[in-house]
Amino acid sequence: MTPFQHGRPLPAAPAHLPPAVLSARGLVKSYEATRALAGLDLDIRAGESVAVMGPSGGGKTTLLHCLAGIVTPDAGQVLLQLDGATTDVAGLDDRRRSALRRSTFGFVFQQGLLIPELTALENVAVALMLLGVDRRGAEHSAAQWLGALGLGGMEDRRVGQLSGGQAQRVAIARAQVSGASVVFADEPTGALDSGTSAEVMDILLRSTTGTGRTLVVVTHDDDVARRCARTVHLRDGRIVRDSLCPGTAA
Ligand SMILES: Nc1ncnc2c1ncn2[C@@H]1O[C@H](COP(=O)(O)OP(=O)(O)OP(=O)(O)O)[C@@H](O)[C@H]1O
Repeated sequence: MTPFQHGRPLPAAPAHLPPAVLSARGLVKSYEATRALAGLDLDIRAGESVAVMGPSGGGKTTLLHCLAGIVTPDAGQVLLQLDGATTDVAGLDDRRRSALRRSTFGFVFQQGLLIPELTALENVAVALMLLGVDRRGAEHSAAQWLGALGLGGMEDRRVGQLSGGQAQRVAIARAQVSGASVVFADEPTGALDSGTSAEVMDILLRSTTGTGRTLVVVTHDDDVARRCARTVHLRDGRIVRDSLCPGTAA
């Protein structure tokens, strides 16, 4: 039985949640002598789930970080189409880029990077409080998300009192509580056993593409990639294969 069957329905995507389209154009990024991205083009459609695969060192995380405005490419553009406006993420100054990251993008990493001193509820609520939502409102929304992801009753647990899969669900809730249009996940199941990994992927997909959001997930796991609608393979900083996975929902 999936946690969703225990959980409450997902909070509806806010009516204003606009579909986002991300386009990378000619992305180049080097770290000293290492060329991580070598002129990469990629279009990601709104509501799509895209797995980014390929050998170690192929540039997957660098691509994710460039798309998300965490890393600035040496050349090229990352165009975000949102609300009828097109923004070059790579061209924004630091302040605007971090505002965009907080409001529009959500992040899930291999280890959830949750704050150990805070409870599950506080870890999720903090994402909204950073956007200026008052504590009460933030905790209300956080509780809704935790309930929807099958964590009702665990709101007051600290991170150390959660299993790996539960902690990843908290991270998934935190990534989306502020209404992210695009969720970036880097090896979100990398630290989990295969059963828990399947559950976490189920939750990640249903809470993102299932509600109109876009998901970009870096993974080495074929099972994770198979669950996504599309897989791009990177090697030496370029896309060497781009394929749709038949039979999957975007
Ligand atoms: N901060 C950094 N400083 C120096 N080199 C870096 C840095 N980040 C990445 N690199 C190098 O850039 C290349 C691409 O790294 P990246 O992490 O994007 O690859 P990856 O495909 O995600 O690899 P993995 O699957 O091992 O996580 C690698 O050769 C890596 O060593």
